[in-house]
Amino acid sequence: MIDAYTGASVRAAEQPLLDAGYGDILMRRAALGLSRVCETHLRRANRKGLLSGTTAIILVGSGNNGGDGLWAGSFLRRAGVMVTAILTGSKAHPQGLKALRALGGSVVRLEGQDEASDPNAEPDASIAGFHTVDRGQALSKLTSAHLVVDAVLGTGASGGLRGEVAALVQDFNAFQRTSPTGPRIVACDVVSGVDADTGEAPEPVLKAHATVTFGAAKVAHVVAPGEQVSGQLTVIPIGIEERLEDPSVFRLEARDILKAWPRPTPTDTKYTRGVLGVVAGTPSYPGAAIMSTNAAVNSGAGMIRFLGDATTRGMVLAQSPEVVCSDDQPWDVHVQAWLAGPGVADDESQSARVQAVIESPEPAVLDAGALTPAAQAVADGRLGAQKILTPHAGELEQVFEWLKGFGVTDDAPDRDRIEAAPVHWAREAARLTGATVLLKGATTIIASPGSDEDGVEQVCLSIGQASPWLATAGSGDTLAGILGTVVAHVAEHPDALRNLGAWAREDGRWAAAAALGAGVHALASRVDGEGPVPPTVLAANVRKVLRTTRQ
Ligand SMILES: NC(=O)C1=CN([C@@H]2O[C@H](COP(=O)(O)OP(=O)(O)OC[C@H]3O[C@@H](n4cnc5c(N)ncnc54)[C@H](O)[C@@H]3O)[C@@H](O)[C@H]2O)[C@@H](O)CC1
Ligand SMILES: [K+]
Repeated sequence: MIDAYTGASVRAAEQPLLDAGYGDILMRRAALGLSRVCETHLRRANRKGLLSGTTAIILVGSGNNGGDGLWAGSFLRRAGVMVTAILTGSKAHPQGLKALRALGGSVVRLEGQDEASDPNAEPDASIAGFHTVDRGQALSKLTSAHLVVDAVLGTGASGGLRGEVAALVQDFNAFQRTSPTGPRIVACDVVSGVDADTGEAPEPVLKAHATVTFGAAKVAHVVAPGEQVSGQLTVIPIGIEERLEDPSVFRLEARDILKAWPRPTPTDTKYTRGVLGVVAGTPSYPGAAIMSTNAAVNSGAGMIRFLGDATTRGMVLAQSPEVVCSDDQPWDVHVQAWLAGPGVADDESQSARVQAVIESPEPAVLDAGALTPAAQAVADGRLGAQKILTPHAGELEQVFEWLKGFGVTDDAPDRDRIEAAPVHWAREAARLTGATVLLKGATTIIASPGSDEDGVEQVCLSIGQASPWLATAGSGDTLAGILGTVVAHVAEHPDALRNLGAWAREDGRWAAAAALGAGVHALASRVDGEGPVPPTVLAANVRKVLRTTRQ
């Protein structure tokens, strides 16, 4: 599990050490870790694996992130690397600058540099004497280097890259598109311009092969879109780790997911494992019912009860004879949890069942056709953490529109805004609806509602590494079936996931269950390597993921 923090939490952990005068030591520890990762990349760039003869450019901003870069440059110099720092702000970290120069590193200033918003800012006296390079010259330094260290902005950034350095990055990215064999890019702490707390990545950014961060992962490293530009993450301990409190986002990794996935014990029966009720599909869209029930069967549900019309029931049974099918109403059957909504559209009887599930006290995964009625139900009160909404960004836009219509919020973001800051909007949607929200995307974000009134903290989780081949019709129905299975189990065994952490009890257990479901879905997408995973294959892969992995 990766615990990811906001910049403010990391700063709070650092503060006592800074107050005690250990700032320089922290920075040098950070820079040493950064230089070690850079060395690994540089050795790969040299056929003989040597560092001498390799070249590194450090893009340096005016704050401590630039200081880390300068110190790392000095360590690389000591190891024989030819290092040039390009200063992009109107000042530079004095000790870092001194250290790099003392070891023979070159330093130049980017012409037209603009400190923050002032393009005419005069360079600080300490750097005014350095030779300047224009953007074209800087670009040719970057493109001919073996390695570029991005140390322009870190956790102290406000907004994205601006001015001349933004234009330089834009030019570099254009060059990369035509010549993909450019230098390795290593980001210092965070990719410059990416918001460490939300993962927002305003263009342009220098997409990194690797990011080296200090003390702890930041939220931007585990949520889209920041994660997608960060490359491989290394966390360097700098001595603040014991002081960190309250991670903002938990990233569950394969090991955590497989260890926590609930497994039956010898005394379990099909009922104690959790009975899942499914309201999905209609005569016009029967596929969703087939795929979601098939996924639940392959995820190991104790028992599945499917409610629907005769045609769809016949198809469900043909695919999965294990499923108990009827045309009952939700209030007539006893289940531990519901899955409602896949493939439900323009059908009165199935829509009525969906509505009954939303109004029932039982836990429920509310997907696709259940999302709009769920959003409408918020007008009558909060849904409850045991209701799990599973929108993608487009569906969440619709949910927000309903919430705005009911006066629950003034701000209804569109799809683009949601995709730019999914962790923010998933949290917001959970807070406003009172439900657990699983937002699908490049990384899947799961947020519990929390409650300021009752002093319940909001839990936020992230799941990554799903194959892009999952972007195919029916993959959401498969996810829904997996989610329903684990939610039914947790409904019967409230403490089943407690080993994940104290946060996985009470309301947080629904977020934990949803994260496990999304995690198994992601693992199933890659179990046989990278390639097409149609839903039937995906469902069968779930069984492989759960069966072949040792505890
Ligand atoms: N505080 C500490 O003890 C440690 C901090 N560390 C480093 O310090 C970094 C944070 O340093 P800072 O707080 O100095 O902040 P940054 O170095 O991230 O940036 C702050 C500077 O950039 C300017 N700036 C902000 N937004 C800008 C924008 N959009 N365009 C242009 N200029 C902009 C500000 O005016 C300020 O001069 C971390 O990311 C990490 O790399 C590490 O050395 C570890 C120890
Ligand atoms: K950076």
